[in-house]
This record gives sequence, structure tokens and C-alpha cells, in this order.
Amino acid sequence: MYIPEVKTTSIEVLSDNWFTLRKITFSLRHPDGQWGASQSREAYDRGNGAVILLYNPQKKTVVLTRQFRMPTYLNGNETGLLIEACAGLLDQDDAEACIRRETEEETGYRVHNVQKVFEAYMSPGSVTELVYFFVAEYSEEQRIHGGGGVAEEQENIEVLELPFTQAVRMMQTGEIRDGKTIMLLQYVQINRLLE
Ligand SMILES: Nc1nc2c(ncn2[C@@H]2O[C@H](COP(=O)(O)OP(=O)(O)O[C@H]3O[C@H](CO)[C@@H](O)[C@H](O)[C@@H]3O)[C@@H](O)[C@H]2O)c(=O)[nH]1
Ligand SMILES: [Mg+2]
Repeated sequence: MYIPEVKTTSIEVLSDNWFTLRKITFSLRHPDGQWGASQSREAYDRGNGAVILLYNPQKKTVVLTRQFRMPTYLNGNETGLLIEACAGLLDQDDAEACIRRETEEETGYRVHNVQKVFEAYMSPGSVTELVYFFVAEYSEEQRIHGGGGVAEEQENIEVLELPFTQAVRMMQTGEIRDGKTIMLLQYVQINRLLE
């Protein structure tokens, strides 16, 4: 594997509103030692994220959320509503602390053991974000409120508890079409956590 040397010649901030869009101009050194031509790439920095799938081995159910996602509304999702596993941006927290907080805010469950299963860049050509993936068992006793997200942020998150078999069907029909959610549902399938 050849690891290229990178020479960054400029970083321009194109937008710095809620998150930051930068244009980076750079060149890479080829295996023959020659520097390649200068190239530019835009990179959208919205920090890193974490996502969790809650599953109940007794009931064979999972907890998902439904919320309005403007970028999907702009691109073919007629209602803008998207079914997703609970997720959030890291802020200053580590990934596990973040996902515990988000789980409580969005779903109303206070989970005990959370297990990290993998991490992934979700859009590596354009978005810097690295997402940390977790699963956790949940039960009714762990429910401390109805969930719904942070009111001041107008999150309006609906909490869905579905039979796992139904969630799997919804991936096949396209009713579930969020990447991180599909990855976690498939993790549960492959590792037979609900059989
Ligand atoms: N005002 C304003 N608010 C924003 C903007 N972008 C996001 N927000 C708000 O910032 C909050 C972020 O909520 P989190 O729960 O921390 O993040 P998330 O939006 O659920 O993100 C998760 O899902 C994303 C999509 O799959 C992931 O990309 C992300 O990593 C994370 O997993 C939400 O209330 C969202 O509406 C913006 O441009 N302007
Ligand atoms: Mg969220």
C-alpha cells in the first residue's frame, strides 16, 4: 500500500454557519516521488456522530425514531419523515456518553450496557463525519419518559417500537432507507441477536 505524502496549499472557509464547509487545495506525492497536479476538494465538517439500535430479546422488538429531515425532503422523500435508529452529534462528549444522552433524550430509555460494534465514515468523499455505532438491550422498566428529543431544538421525534421482523421487511420495501439504521439492523440479523 502506498501512503501518499500530502501538501496542503490552502484552506478556504466557504460557509461557516451551523456547520463548516471548507475548500482544501492540495497535492499528493506519487510513488515515483513526483508531486501530482494541484487539486481541490470541498469537505463539510459537522463533527462526529453516534448511533444506537435498542433491541429487546424477549419481545424481539427494536426501538427506532421518526423525524423530519430536510435534506431528504429536498431529494425525493415526499413527506420528509425518515425512520432512523436513535443518533446524535458528539458535542464535546465521548461517543458512549453521547449515545447514552441521546438515547435518553430521543427515546426516553435509560439503557445499562451499551456495546460498540463498529465505526464508519458515512460519506467519505464530502463529509468529514465519523459515526460510532452501538447496540444495547432495552426493557420496559428502563423507560423513564416518552422521549421525543429536545423541545427547544424542535426535534419532534416520534418513538417507534417495532417487531424486528417488521423492521427487516421495511428495509426491503424501502420504508427504512437510512444508511446507519440499515447497518445496525443488519448487524442484529448477521449476529442473530434476536433469534
Ligand atoms: N438551526 C439549525 N439546527 C440544525 C442544523 N442542522 C442540524 N440542526 C439541529 O441540530 C440538532 C442535532 O441533533 P442530534 O440528535 O445531535 O443529531 P442528529 O441530527 O440526529 O444527527 C444524527 O443523525 C445524522 C443523520 O443520520 C447523522 O449524520 C449524525 O451523525 C447523527 O448520527 C437537531 O435538533 C437538528 O435539527 C442547522 O443547519 N440549523
Ligand atoms: Mg438525533
